[in-house]
Amino acid sequence: MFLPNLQDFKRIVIKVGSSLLVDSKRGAARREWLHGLVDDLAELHRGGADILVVSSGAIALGRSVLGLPKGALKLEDSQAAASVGQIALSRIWAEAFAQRGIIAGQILVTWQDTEERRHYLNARETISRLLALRAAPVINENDTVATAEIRYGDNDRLAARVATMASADLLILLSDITGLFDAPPAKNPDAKLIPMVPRISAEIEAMAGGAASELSRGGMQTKIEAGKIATSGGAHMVIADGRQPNPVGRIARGEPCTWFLTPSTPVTARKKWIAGSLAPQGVVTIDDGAARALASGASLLPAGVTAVEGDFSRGDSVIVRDAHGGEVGRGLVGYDVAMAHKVIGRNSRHIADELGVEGRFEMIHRDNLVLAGDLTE
Ligand SMILES: Nc1ncnc2c1ncn2[C@@H]1O[C@H](COP(=O)(O)OP(=O)(O)O)[C@@H](O)[C@H]1O
Ligand SMILES: N[C@@H](CCC(=O)OP(=O)(O)O)C(=O)O
Repeated sequence: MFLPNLQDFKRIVIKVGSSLLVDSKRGAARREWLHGLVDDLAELHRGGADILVVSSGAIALGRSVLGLPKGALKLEDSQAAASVGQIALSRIWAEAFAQRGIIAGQILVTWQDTEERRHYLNARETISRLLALRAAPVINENDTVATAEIRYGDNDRLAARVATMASADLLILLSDITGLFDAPPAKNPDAKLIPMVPRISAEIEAMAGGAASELSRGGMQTKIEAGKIATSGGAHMVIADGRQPNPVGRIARGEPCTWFLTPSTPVTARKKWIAGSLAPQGVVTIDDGAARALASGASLLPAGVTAVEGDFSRGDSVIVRDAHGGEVGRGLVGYDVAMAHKVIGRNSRHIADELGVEGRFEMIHRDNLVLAGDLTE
């Protein structure tokens, strides 16, 4: 049986579905259960792993507080419910983590924050800073401002995007079901659990149905979509039954669940994405000192840049060339072209004085840079 050691993962995203967090009869959060889960997460955190939670439940909690009717909600009602429910949700998580000595930080994201590159860089940097400070980000979709056309709606795909954005190596989807069955189990009592999916094929996709619980959004279909995003981004994914106490401990002990395997690692997947999937929008030329610094693993600072060309925005992909025109690598640029022209050749102190702010001044952060030859090593 495939049983990876959870202690081997360095950065883990745990998605908690609405149907788990909220007791549909009472319309209230299952606090005791959540504390058991946070015990598991605190243990992984003590072992050195970074922990990120993607928590659903704002709408389900808020709708009962506001006394909204059962069934599908109008957009403005779900926005109002999310607004009320999110306050309670973040408080429950923050308290549970604090009792175990971990600081939680709330991040509410919209679809644009994960899909548009300029926003993506901001969200990624905030997550990375929180993790460096050993805090646990608790993330949800910002449903109060998300509109019907451009939103995730379900949190499975959001959690997968968070996992790739944060370069996580494991995504755990806790749900109200043991894992993926070969047919929707609500209608097929003989359906069998699939313990491992080495690759998401059309046959696997055809097994997934929608949600059976009225609190949930995606069902198994969005979990399979999440699996595609996570595994192509270098993270393994596991769908497991969260209904029992200490659900992550149960995965570690090898209780039945479904593993989706990635052929890659987060670093390789990200490098491929930067180097291969994005069309470069400009060229950044650097001096010899900067070329040496990049080769030894540093970020590219504006001081080592001699020229910029093209019409790029912050977050776009650019080609980095040395003084002789050779391609050094590619990366996601930290400035719009107009600002890049102003800061090139300057050291960070000058930039801070000129802009009047302390902050992130890299032209290209090393996490967003792929050197020529990196992918063939
Ligand atoms: N092939 C399948 N295997 C397992 N569950 C399935 C399948 N097809 C549909 N489902 C449904 O998906 C549900 C889990 O998704 P969902 O209700 O969205 O939960 P969550 O709120 O945890 O995201 C299960 O309870 C089940 O009814
Ligand atoms: N962002 C929404 C979550 C939507 C939702 O229920 O998603 P899911 O748990 O994937 O079925 C909320 O907090 O209510």
